[in-house]
Amino acid sequence: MLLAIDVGNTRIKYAVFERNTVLEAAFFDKDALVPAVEKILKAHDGITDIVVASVGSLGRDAFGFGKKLHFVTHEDRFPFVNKYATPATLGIDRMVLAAGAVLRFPGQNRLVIDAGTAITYDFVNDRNEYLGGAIAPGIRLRYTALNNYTAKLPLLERTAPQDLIGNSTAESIHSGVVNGVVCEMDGFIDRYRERHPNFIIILTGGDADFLASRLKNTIFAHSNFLLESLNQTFQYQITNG
Ligand SMILES: Nc1ncnc2c1ncn2[C@@H]1O[C@H](COP(=O)(O)OP(=O)(O)O)[C@@H](O)[C@H]1O
Ligand SMILES: CC(C)(COP(=O)(O)O)[C@@H](O)C(=O)NCCC(=O)O
Ligand SMILES: [K+]
Repeated sequence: MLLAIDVGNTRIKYAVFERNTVLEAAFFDKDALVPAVEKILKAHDGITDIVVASVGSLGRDAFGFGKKLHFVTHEDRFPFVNKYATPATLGIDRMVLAAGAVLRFPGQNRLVIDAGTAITYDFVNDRNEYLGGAIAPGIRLRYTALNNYTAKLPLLERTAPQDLIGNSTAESIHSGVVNGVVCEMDGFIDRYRERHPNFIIILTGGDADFLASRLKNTIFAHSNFLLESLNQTFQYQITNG
């Protein structure tokens, strides 16, 4: 039994796996790491291994819980050829997402979009070459930036805009942030399709469920895709050493 932990820049997400079955999945804040993991280990005493993908500030030494620890690093084996020009700076989360896309959807072009703190786009072609993608501000980051860098704009929470044309300050912000992300995402997908006519799209991250129904393009929405990919990558590393 495996505890998979995804440390992002906003939240820590986890899932307990028995092979490919999710026994439990949730999220917690970074400062709640120790009590949260201890509670999970108490609830599932069959957990033998902990696998961690971390882009946040937490390093390997934050995960000493007396279980076998697999802290994913750039030195691990991945099921793709990394064509990134700066492989050592590529986010571990993006590498795990690309690995999951290869293992879960073999033999085709894949675009993974992770709508979290940042919105990341990762493209792996049908020859399992990781080409890279894009990094854009996430939804919450856009609301925060508008409030932080202007004199008068309020800090608002993620809300569905009532209309394309915002008829108030709040509605203008909601339309600018939410419709902006939706148009950007659909625009990116249309541009990728000009270059690669056939590819599948996997949308994940904390804002995936909110965004999925707003996109005109057909996508696979998997809110826990990074955790599932962590589990698949862990199994891949065990079998391929
Ligand atoms: N309870 C919540 N706490 C924080 N962010 C949330 C919450 N519910 C939804 N979100 C959205 O999820 C995003 C964070 O998603 P997540 O994938 O967890 O980020 P990361 O992996 O970068 O930590 C935020 O942009 C926010 O809009
Ligand atoms: C872009 C990211 C901050 C996304 O992290 P997240 O939104 O999941 O918190 C992370 O993938 C990262 O730190 N990347 C390093 C730079 C790169 O991927 O090229
Ligand atoms: K992300």
